Amino acid sequence: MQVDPGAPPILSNVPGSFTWKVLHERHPAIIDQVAAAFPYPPHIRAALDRLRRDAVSGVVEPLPADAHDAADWTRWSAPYLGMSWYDVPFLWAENYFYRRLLDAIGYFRPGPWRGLDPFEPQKNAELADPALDADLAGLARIADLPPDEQLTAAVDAALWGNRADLATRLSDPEAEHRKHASDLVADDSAALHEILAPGTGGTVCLVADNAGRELLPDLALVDVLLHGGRADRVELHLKPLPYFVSDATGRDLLACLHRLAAHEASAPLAGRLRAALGDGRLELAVPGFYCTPLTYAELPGGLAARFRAAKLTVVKGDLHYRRLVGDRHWPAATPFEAVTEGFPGAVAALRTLKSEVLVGVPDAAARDAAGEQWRLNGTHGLIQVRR
Ligand SMILES: O=P(O)(O)OC[C@H]1O[C@](O)(CO)[C@@H](O)[C@@H]1O
Repeated sequence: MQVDPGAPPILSNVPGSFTWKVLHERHPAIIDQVAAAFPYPPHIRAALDRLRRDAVSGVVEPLPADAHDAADWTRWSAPYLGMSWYDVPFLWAENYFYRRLLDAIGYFRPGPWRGLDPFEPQKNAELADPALDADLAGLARIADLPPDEQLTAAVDAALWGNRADLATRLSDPEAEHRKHASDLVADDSAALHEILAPGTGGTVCLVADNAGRELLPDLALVDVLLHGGRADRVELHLKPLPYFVSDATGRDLLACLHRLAAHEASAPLAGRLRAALGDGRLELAVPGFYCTPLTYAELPGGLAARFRAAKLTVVKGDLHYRRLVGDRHWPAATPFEAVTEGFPGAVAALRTLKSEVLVGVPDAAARDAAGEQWRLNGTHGLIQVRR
């Protein structure tokens, strides 16, 4: 099938649409949550008020000229300056919002608020939830399964861990409790198992998405990869900045290790992961690319080389999927292989569906007959692989 290079980018300018609501309702709610969580001084509160106004009805403006990344954002903003946030690509507008938020709270400026994760209270609350103990015990049991079942169980946990991130829960509190569909809308797990067969070694890049409930199963997956010789080395890619509310940073990784270690059942898993970090079989990376408005078609050379050197890159979550396939109105039957052709090396996507973009699902129209929520509410997932 020929890929239509002209598939239009997803925008947010249809009032009432999903993307419009993210900009118009979710972003202001995120600002309110951040403002309520910290005793910020007047100048930060004023900056947050201004951002709330801009997020609802503003136009794209340059970042402050003294921002450390002003030159990059000047380049990325050039096509959109002066345009409504709703008329620029949705992917771009969201990234711009989170960058502006960090600016508003003084994340990069010298002073007492520098480097403070605005989403830390929610992340901490999620990890402190005693209900998580049952999940940890379940993750710990994966290592006791027969070897051929371990990968299936770990991939399943890592996939569905993506279902209810903290940003989604803000506007959809039910997302956490809704049962997920037992079928996947695309399932290339046979190819995944082949690439990750025991004893095949090599490097796997695991591009993580959210902290807490998602990163914990991702760590169980790392353990399965290393323990069964499915990989000699895993690079775990995290965000360099707090972004998209629950995106996992290095600090979140440490918090997850701590949580695993504190529970009797999962303490051995924490021990194995710490050992792997200590001897270099597990390496952490925080490429700046993950906090830009760019797609994987615009990968910087260094990161592309890392992916090329790996036998497989596993990309987690909805946002990475949008960066990977391009956040466009593709016909859903467009082959995954076609839109990921330019990716350097083999790539697998583990994603629950929380936004409109979708490829590699020829029966999407039939599913749409029952309404389109399945594309948005995290109940459906996919495993797609391109070798
Ligand atoms: O955490 P994930 O799986 O990347 O999902 C985040 C998703 O939430 C949104 O920000 C809003 O729904 C999407 O645009 C984004 O793709």
